Amino acid sequence: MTNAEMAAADGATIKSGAFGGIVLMERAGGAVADAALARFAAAARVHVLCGPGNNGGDGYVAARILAGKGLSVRLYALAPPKPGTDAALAAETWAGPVGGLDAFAPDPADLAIDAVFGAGFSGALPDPVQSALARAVDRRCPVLAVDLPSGVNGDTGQGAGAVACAATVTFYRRKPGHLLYPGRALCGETIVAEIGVRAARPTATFENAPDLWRGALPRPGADTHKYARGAVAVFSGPRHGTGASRLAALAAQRAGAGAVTILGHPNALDIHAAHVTSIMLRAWGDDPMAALGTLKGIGAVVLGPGFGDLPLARSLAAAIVDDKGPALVLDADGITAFADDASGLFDAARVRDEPALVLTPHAGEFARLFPDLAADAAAGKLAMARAAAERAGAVVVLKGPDTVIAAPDGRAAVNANATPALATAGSGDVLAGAVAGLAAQGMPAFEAACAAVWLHGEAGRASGPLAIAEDLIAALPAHLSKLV
Ligand SMILES: NC(=O)C1=CN([C@@H]2O[C@H](COP(=O)(O)OP(=O)(O)OC[C@H]3O[C@@H](n4cnc5c(N)ncnc54)[C@H](OP(=O)(O)O)[C@@H]3O)[C@@H](O)[C@H]2O)[C@@H](O)CC1
Ligand SMILES: [K+]
Repeated sequence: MTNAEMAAADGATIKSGAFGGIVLMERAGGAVADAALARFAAAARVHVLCGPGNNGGDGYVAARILAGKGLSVRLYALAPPKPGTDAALAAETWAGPVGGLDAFAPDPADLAIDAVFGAGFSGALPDPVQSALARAVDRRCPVLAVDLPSGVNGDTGQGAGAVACAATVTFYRRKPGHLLYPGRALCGETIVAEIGVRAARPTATFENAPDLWRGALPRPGADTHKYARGAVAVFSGPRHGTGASRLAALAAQRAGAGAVTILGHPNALDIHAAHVTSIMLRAWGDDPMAALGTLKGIGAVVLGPGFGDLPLARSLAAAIVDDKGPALVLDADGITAFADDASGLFDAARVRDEPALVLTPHAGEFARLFPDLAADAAAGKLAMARAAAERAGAVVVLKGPDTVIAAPDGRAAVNANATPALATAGSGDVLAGAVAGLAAQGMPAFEAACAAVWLHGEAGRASGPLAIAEDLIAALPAHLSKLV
């Protein structure tokens, strides 16, 4: 849930009359105290740093509970809470002294609870807060953050001046900032406490996990045949650039596609022929689009990995999207081909009721295709991918350690299972092939992209830190078959 969605859910819960805001705050502060006791019970002293809002309110509650359990607790406030707020009520229950942030002098054996800013924070971290948090880091005092590490924006994960925490206790649902970098790294272990909030309405933002798309995974009936199980076409690069398309084709197979064909210039196909067996090869002559037309029942096309010829990529992509036929996964050179002007492609893609174009840019490719969106870094990765998806009429997979998958209808998922092992040559080609393999089997583009990104992450985990792209392909089926 975004900050605003969370505030609406809090508001709806309070309005429902079940209990007041102070009860939610007592539960939130109680969950923070529980986490402190579970992880840092041996702390010599607990320093609680409170801000003026409700995040600070949670801090006053946690301080009172921990002091009641016999811990040595000191409390420091940036500013007193505004009168009449739940935080002011919570502050009244704290009987001990309140120091200023400058009095905070932690030791390595202590624990600091950061209750300065949470969901209501935006902008830049004030200096006194930044220097107090930096002191905790300098003095090697672990920090337990309430809701978010102060300075981290809950919607974007951006957090200039925020410090890395040992753990973060958040409430009801994670926020995008818990999953998007640098926020994800700054949170440490994220603990989600159920405090009795009720959702106001369904949200459009998800953590990418099987629950989101498992129901849409292909489950072939007993009477199926190879073309009904998904036919994929992959455009090959030139003779000395065939590897990327081969990886994509193999990944499409391993994602379950029943019939995969590589299309290429005859001298490139000679190279492929020495490598692949169950993948079909189709030579193109003067007209690659005509060669595609001769293939039976193609459900998805991969264009771009190792492709090389940008003008040809441009005309092929435009023709495929215009054709209202198969889904098109546009990656690598297929994206770069549209760096100067993608408006025609997007206009054609938007005509479809269901998105059939999937773009899989990394940050650099994204900036080539959507320079204005990339320039507005403060908007954050989620907002960028959403705006791009809407503009392009495409599912946008904005790749990185926190890949965001966005659909033109506003849905977006943040992926959280990637490992550094995925940062290896050919990894993106595998992902593009897996998306196409699933889409060709009839999975809607958004679900296919989400599933492929997640499976790719699992494959990376299973293959260990030294994985190469071929390992990822080999690891795909085990994770996919567990879910169907
Ligand atoms: N709602 C509920 O029922 C529940 C909410 N819960 C808790 O409430 C938290 C959200 O509380 P919140 O909305 O009060 O926001 P919070 O993070 O305390 O910050 C607001 C304060 O920060 C200030 N401020 C902001 N930016 C600033 C800047 N750059 N530089 C300086 N100041 C800045 C801002 O000032 P203002 O903009 O008003 O001038 C305001 O004073 C949430 O994270 C969770 O912990 C739980 O108890 C469960 C029940
Ligand atoms: K905080």
